[in-house]
Amino acid sequence: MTIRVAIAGARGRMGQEAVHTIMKNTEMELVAVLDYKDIGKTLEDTNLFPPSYGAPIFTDLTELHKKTSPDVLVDLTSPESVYKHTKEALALNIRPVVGTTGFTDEELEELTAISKESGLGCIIAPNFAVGAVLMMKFAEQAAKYLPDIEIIEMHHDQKLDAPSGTALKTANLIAAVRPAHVQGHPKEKETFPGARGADYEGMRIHSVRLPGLVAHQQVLLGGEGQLLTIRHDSFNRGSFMSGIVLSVKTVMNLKELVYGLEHIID
Ligand SMILES: NC(=O)C1=CN([C@@H]2O[C@H](COP(=O)(O)OP(=O)(O)OC[C@H]3O[C@@H](n4cnc5c(N)ncnc54)[C@H](O)[C@@H]3O)[C@@H](O)[C@H]2O)C=CC1
Ligand SMILES: O=C(O)C1=N[C@H](C(=O)O)C[C@H](O)C1
Repeated sequence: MTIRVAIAGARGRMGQEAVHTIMKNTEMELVAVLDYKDIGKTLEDTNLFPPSYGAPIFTDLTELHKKTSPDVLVDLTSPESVYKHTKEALALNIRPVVGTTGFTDEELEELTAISKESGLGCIIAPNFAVGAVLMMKFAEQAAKYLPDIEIIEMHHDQKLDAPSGTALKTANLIAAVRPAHVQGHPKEKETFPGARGADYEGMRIHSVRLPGLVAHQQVLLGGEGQLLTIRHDSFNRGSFMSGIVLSVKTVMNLKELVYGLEHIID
């Protein structure tokens, strides 16, 4: 069976790469896209894609669903709109595969409940790159032995959310195996606000934004006389595409929400 895919955010950095990936995949069909501009046109009219990219562009998901009936919605939009899109997709019986970051814990809980109640699969993956998933899992394992941890995430300067979804997911995985505790000197005082980064149960998260970067993270685990550094780099957005393809295929057989690619890769 061919999987009918729609992409939200198709004109963006990730969206464009995802459009090419789905177009090349013989088990999938790109039936429509959701974005802000060029509504009523097709992808080939945008001058961003080659002729023959005929998927129509919509701005409204209900309308998109009515006209093109996708099985899966891949969301690569913005922290501002992703919660609404995901909730709406579930209500329309479309399985969401979400790469967009910036969910609150409450939003994740609510979407998990909706997905379970409806029995409709959903994947929310803060990072689709297999190397990044391994970096997070290795950090989780190492945290049992070296529980004093700082996370440094580094991204391009157009990123809207901080800390990154990957850094939050990493902290979330580590927090499940590491008792919360204050790190550094108990009387430590910031003489300049923000110097020690964000505080996640005592772990510190630092966000770097610079032109030239794509997506990079290192997890520093310190112990007496030693430092373990676990680092992952995405040098281009091609690094995320195999994770998107795997998620689109997998979500078709899921009956509830899965948060993180670590639950679906072997
Ligand atoms: N999970 C993962 O592996 C990855 C996730 N991301 C995340 O994906 C998201 C997109 O990243 P980029 O492509 O760099 O952003 P971008 O800014 O280049 O692209 C976003 C696109 O979404 C569209 N858009 C925004 N709001 C919309 C709405 N309400 N309806 C329809 N279209 C809308 C914009 O017009 C634009 O075309 C970000 O949240 C980023 O953190 C990025 C890389 C990897
Ligand atoms: O905005 C990005 O670029 C990325 N966002 C995701 C995140 O917030 O972790 C994934 C990846 O790091 C790239």
